[in-house]
Amino acid sequence: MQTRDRHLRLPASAIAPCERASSLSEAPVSIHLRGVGQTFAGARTREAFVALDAIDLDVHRHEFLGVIGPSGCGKSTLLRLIAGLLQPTEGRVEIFGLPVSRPRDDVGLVFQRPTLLPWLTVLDNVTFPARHQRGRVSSAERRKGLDLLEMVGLEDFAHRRPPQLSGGMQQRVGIARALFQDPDILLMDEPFSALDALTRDEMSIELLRILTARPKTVVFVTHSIQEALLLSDRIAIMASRPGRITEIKTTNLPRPRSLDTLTDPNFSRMADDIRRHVFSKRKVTE
Ligand SMILES: Nc1ncnc2c1ncn2[C@@H]1O[C@H](COP(=O)(O)OP(=O)(O)OP(=O)(O)O)[C@@H](O)[C@H]1O
Repeated sequence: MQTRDRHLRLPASAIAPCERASSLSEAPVSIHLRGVGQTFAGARTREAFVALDAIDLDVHRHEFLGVIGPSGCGKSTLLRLIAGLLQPTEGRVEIFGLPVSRPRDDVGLVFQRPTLLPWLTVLDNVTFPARHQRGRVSSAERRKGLDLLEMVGLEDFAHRRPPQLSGGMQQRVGIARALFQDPDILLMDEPFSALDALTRDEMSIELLRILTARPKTVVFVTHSIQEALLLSDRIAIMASRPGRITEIKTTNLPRPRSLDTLTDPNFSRMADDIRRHVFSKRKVTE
């Protein structure tokens, strides 16, 4: 409990019950994929490999969509397509109604490892997007960077360098950096998977708090059913060969969520249901 509270930076009043779940399907669509396919040319055999096939997906404004599925089913590829790091070989990917042809400033990315610059301070890493774009960081931007560090519980570490921080702390810096430009959309690719189990739970709760203060549309790739259920409004379940979405489940767990949510009887029911679904698809395809 103590460990968790250490990072509580939002007043209790900010953690109001979240009403978005009921109205999500009526919210405007932020991310829109239709008939999306991704085929890679094989490196050695030159044989084409269909990594993703016929993906249809709408993610609504301020929705938290978890993406889960076996290794190699195309979860990261899906995220890279939405991020504009990759162009689909079939179909279309749109953000706010516009085709995605390159990475956008209003889309933040968080990866498994935060790729911080080890020679810069924590604060300089968080404000790096400003320096990268304009070659300088204004005092207002430094203030904003410090506010974000406070939000993720790292205000006392602003002038340290990344190698002096634990893995969980570095990931917090990565999240603060992704939030620096206040993106509308946050794409997260197994952001907590390199962390130990306790830190991982702690980070999930922290992410929920951050999103309560600064709502975002989130696509969150994970291998953890527990993590997906704790965080998501809906969970897209994927299968491989070819990579595809086989089902999208709505998580009807009340918000605000906390570690107590893990003991909700509905939680274990839904976890079993998702596990069964993932497992049945694996048996068919392997
Ligand atoms: N640039 C590429 N060239 C060729 N094949 C690729 C490329 N990128 C991904 N792949 C292949 O596409 C498939 C899907 O990869 P992807 O990384 O998206 O899966 P994933 O579901 O994220 O896997 P994991 O859970 O293990 O991270 C894999 O078989 C991978 O080898």
